[in-house]
Amino acid sequence: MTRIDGIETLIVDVPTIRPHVLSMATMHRQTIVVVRLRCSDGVVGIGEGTTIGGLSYGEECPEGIKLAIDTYIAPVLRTSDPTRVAATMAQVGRAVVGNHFAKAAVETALLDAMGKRLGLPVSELLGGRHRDTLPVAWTLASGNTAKDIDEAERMLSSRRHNIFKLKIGKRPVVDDVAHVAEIKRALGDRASVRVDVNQAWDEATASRGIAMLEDAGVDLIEQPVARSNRSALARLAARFIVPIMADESLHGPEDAFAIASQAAADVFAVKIAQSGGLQAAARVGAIADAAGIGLYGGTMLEGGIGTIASAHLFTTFPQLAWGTELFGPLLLTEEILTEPLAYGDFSLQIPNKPGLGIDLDEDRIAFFRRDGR
Ligand SMILES: O=C(O)C[C@H]1C=CC(=O)O1
Ligand SMILES: [Mn+2]
Repeated sequence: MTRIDGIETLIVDVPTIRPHVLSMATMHRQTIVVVRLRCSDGVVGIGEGTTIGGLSYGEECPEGIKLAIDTYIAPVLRTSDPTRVAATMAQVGRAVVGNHFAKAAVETALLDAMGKRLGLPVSELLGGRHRDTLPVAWTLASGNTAKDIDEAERMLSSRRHNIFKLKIGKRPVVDDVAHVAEIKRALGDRASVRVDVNQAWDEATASRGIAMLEDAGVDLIEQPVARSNRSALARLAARFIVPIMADESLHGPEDAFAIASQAAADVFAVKIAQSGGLQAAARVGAIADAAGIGLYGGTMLEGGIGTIASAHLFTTFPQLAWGTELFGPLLLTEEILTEPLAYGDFSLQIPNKPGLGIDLDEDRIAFFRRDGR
């Protein structure tokens, strides 16, 4: 039987190109947990566990992801057969409750290894791709309207992005709406403008805010109210024409089914980590399809590993009406891959090589790893 001989996790801190202002946190760096699995057949798989703003976005943080893998998942992996990815993840699931980000990082490494072993891209292990490129949105979140417009103009003229997501919810609703409306006015029909409230509003504020954002020409409203308030999401989705997208409300197939049953969203932001892994995220996509809910490829602002893993999955979605936001590596000052991901023409190119199709720059990793080894 093939075994996993080496399980390594390391925390890497990389600065962001500018402050990234969200309703719950302002990021100055991103912290990536890199997972490396060495198998007895000589194959090495890599994965990534990354979240936003320590513990301010969700229940998992980088230090906790590392601890969950080192202390609780690694012993399970040491008894498992890495050539049986689904069975191995089921074994992990029986031993560890929750901890979706840690599980997604490990499953990514298993799939990378399996793809390399079989000579197939991860997208093919997940059912096969429908496309080789994905549209990629950019998030304007400098905290300043003029700077955001400048940034959007640069993205448009370099043909890197023409879909923009604006982070709001931190300031009074009228100020946020004025900020969004000014950006939409400046960009006009040249770009799609969307907002992410990151749960910051109560239902009454959301009703007021969304009505004004609809008038301003916003195309999509992401997670306007608290994650647990599915009934409010459902009422907002019924009330407004502008589509409502679920993000933080969506932590895997069970949430997807509940939201679809309640008609609580028009669009799902699918995230591999929040879903509990690539296979779980694929099931979220399938539920959306069955329910006639649109799909959007979400991000936790992962580095190159998590970003390309997400991309492999998103290429397998038959419909991806709202594109993706897989720009994570572009928000970082440093490249941790030997070859950067290929962005251009408003999209991301997905490698056709075995596994994830990427390699880590070991010198950069050694330089940025937190323990300085
Ligand atoms: O969607 C989120 O809530 C998280 C994230 C995705 C893009 C971005 O700027 O932040
Ligand atoms: Mn979001």
